[in-house]
Amino acid sequence: MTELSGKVQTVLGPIDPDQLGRTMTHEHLTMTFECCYFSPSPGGDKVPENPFQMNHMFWLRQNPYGNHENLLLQQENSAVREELLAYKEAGGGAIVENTTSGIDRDMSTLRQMSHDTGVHVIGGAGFYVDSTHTEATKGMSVEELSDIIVGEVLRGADGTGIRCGVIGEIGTSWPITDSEKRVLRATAHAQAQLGCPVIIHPGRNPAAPAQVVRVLQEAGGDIGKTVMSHLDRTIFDPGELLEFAKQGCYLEYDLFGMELLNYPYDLNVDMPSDSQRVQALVLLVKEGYEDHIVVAHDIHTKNRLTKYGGHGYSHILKNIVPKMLTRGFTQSQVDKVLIDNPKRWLTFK
Ligand SMILES: CC(=O)NCCS(=O)(=O)O
Repeated sequence: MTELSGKVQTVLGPIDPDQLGRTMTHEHLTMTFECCYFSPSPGGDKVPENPFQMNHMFWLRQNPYGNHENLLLQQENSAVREELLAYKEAGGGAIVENTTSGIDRDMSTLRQMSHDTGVHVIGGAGFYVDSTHTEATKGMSVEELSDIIVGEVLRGADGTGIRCGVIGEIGTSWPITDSEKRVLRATAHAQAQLGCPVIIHPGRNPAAPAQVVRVLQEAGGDIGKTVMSHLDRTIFDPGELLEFAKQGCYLEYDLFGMELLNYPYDLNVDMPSDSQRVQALVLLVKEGYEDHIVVAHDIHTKNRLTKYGGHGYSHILKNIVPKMLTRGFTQSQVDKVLIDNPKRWLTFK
């Protein structure tokens, strides 16, 4: 227990959880995804020199990781600020900003954006995937890593004094590397000390989420206060999904708005459409998991901003919620997904 007990910690300071309102649990407002550049397949269309034009928008949607400039979300602060105002207008209250060390976390910009727009922003502590770990990070013990994470929550991140309200997204690959295992154990130790929420980026394999849970559990983590992200590109078989759901963590569908034919990081993956994402949520509700679902768009490339013809941060509120209602969700179940579940997860014990 800390002085944060019963509170949610935003970049503007601790707040009463009831102030959050509708919350996207996995977004990025400013970051770089350069670590994950992926050359477009040679057989495809010729790579456009400047894809940020109307006639190239479809190419960019299909190849979001095949253009360096598209990965520099941090160049779009003023567009993102406008998007946040639109999100508020659409009924949004809060956003969990999952940018951790390795992908250019910028706490000062997050604080400024929250101050300018009135949207509550919760910043993320910890480390992204192994390929972004520095040599120094790779050389640290679990205790040293845990001290850094605890410091980012209690004293502030990157020398700004602005405090994180969640640990994550903690990046893991498939298979999980040694350095990532140490970060996971450090995350569990920090969570046990702070009673805080944790959010995980699993590797791209259906077995990855359960393996992460095992590592966290063995190190004393609180799985009931942990979100497993990106399930929409990780577990496809309904039986496997329900088996994983038994672990008791929050189940996050967070790539809403992202519809592409070939998922470059694993060509065996058929990225679901938004309609298929809603079908997965319907299944989870039917099986009794309505208290464990959270959703988001995980915007991490420029082309997904409305400025570039993308769906923006309000897509779920404007388009997915009506779809959920036509597919059998009650309003109270929608409110659980958007308000109650994020609030319970984000409140420090
Ligand atoms: C920022 C981030 O990690 N997004 C997830 C991209 S992925 O392709 O679903 O792994």
